[in-house]
Amino acid sequence: MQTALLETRLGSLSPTARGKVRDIYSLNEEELLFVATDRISAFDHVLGSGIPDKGRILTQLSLFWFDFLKDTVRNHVLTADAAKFPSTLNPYLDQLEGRSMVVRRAQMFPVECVVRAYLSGSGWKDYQATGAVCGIALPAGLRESDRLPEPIFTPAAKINTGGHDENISFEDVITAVGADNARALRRLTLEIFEKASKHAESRGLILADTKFEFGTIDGEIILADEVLTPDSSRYWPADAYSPGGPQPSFDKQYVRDYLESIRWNKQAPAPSLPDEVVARTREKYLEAFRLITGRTGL
Ligand SMILES: CCOC(=O)Cn1cc(-c2ncnc(N)c2C#N)cn1
Repeated sequence: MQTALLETRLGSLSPTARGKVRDIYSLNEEELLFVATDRISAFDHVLGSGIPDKGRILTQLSLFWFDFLKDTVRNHVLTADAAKFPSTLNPYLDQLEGRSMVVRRAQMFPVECVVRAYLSGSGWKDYQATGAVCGIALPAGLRESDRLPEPIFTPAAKINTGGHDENISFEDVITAVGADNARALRRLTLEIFEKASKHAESRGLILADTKFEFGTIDGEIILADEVLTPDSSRYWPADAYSPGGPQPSFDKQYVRDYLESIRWNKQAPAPSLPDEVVARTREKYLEAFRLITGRTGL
């Protein structure tokens, strides 16, 4: 079993932002280094084992989608070619190759731009409690994982503590970023989702929901962060779709089943995973990459 890269060690460079599975380093005034590790989180906990190549696979998926969407929205990527990285990173290219990109520093909007075409996760919880999601009333009688009449923009406030983001209303987005930006973020989010979900559907995948992060560079709204990866999206195998309950996660179902099989107490330290679960999960990430991009190799 290959070894998973759980964190990068870049000498004197220390991360300016560390997410559950990704780290951001400040290179200079204009540029950031965006690194995807092989860490995997489940039930909001980073697990004791990594998935070899996960970071590389998800980085290549984001790059595929940035290119797929380039006629719809500009993005923050400067280069993902390690040969073009600043020479100060030369000693670390073995850790960075294929799993990192140099991006333009943007003024990020403090809004997680979530879009949902199916009722799942926090959307399902909010619907059960109020009959609405982010203030958007939905038809009565919907079941968990039901397809919605149309995709809805269901933003969330960024909670930096790494906990659950809090669903907010469109009015809250207007308060946070102004009416023009709020409308632009909603329009872009829905437009990008429409194109991406059609592509996913053509590849046998349901894109149930996803989260985008936008910023501005020189006053223009750009798409940033990771894009349409299994970490930022719910992908379901279309041929197994069965509304009325939770759907199998395309990539994390083996992990979830294992954690449930050992009755993991979520207050306890996150367990490591058996080699078999790691290997099968790695295969699922590779399968998602092959299906979405149509490419066989990374
Ligand atoms: C460690 C994980 O970081 C995040 O999840 C979200 N995040 C994005 C930025 C950012 N900040 C300026 N410019 C950018 N281009 C980006 C991007 N992407 C900061 N945190």
